[in-house]
Amino acid sequence: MPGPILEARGLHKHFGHLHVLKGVDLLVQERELVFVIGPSGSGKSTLLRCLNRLEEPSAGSITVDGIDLLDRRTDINKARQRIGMVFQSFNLYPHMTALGNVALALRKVQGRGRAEAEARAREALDRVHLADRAGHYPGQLSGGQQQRVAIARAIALEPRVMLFDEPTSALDPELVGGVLAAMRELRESGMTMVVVSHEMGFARAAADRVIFMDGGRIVEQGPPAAIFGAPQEERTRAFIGQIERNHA
Ligand SMILES: Nc1ncnc2c1ncn2[C@@H]1O[C@H](COP(=O)(O)OP(=O)(O)OP(=O)(O)O)[C@@H](O)[C@H]1O
Repeated sequence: MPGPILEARGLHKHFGHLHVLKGVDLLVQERELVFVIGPSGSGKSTLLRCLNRLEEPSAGSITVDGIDLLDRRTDINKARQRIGMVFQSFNLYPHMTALGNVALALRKVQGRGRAEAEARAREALDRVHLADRAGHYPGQLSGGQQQRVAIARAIALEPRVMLFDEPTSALDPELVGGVLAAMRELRESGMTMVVVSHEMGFARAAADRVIFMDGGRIVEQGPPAAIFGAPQEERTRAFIGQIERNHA
């Protein structure tokens, strides 16, 4: 049985007087896909951002692949290479091709030479089925394709875990499927993933575990069938009920 690849314990985050994370424990096993749901403002994004130290947790511990992320002696830039992140906005350089964007990450972050960076970038683009778009600029790609380039940029660095923060929220509905398919394939290739998203269909179909957060705490967690089909906590029931009414 593979062990936890990511282990966060007792995470708290304050923004001034605002107490956003109130003691979150999250263990993610290797190859697991954990899907985080919860109302707006419940702390989902903040949790993800703490997990790769885009935000500094106020208290708690985080280890990724055995590395203590909060230890002052840890080289955070090196540690971050083990954690890929995909955001709602794709953040591609508009003046660089898809290949250039992915290769740049390999050159800057990993110090690879141009030829090797480009070869690896091509492989990563191929994994999201964009090998034939390598020479296109972001402006020549759809939003869904741009997001897949962003995914390629992250996986090219060979992370041990990938964090997705609402990866399809900025996309037109017809483009969502392609990005979710790329995520699904990534999951099938054995990637460990933590996903914050409103795509409940994806959660039902692809998640190993669904976590419901409210008010900065994990209220309930379990397999998708249990969380969506038979939630135990009143707050989870109310949230799931609301989503279902919205989609009715
Ligand atoms: N940098 C920041 N400075 C101050 N407050 C912040 C900051 N980032 C987040 N917050 C606050 O923390 C709370 C939780 O925000 P967060 O984005 O984590 O929630 P969320 O569950 O991801 O919500 P949503 O689904 O709307 O994205 C909110 O009240 C938000 O305003």
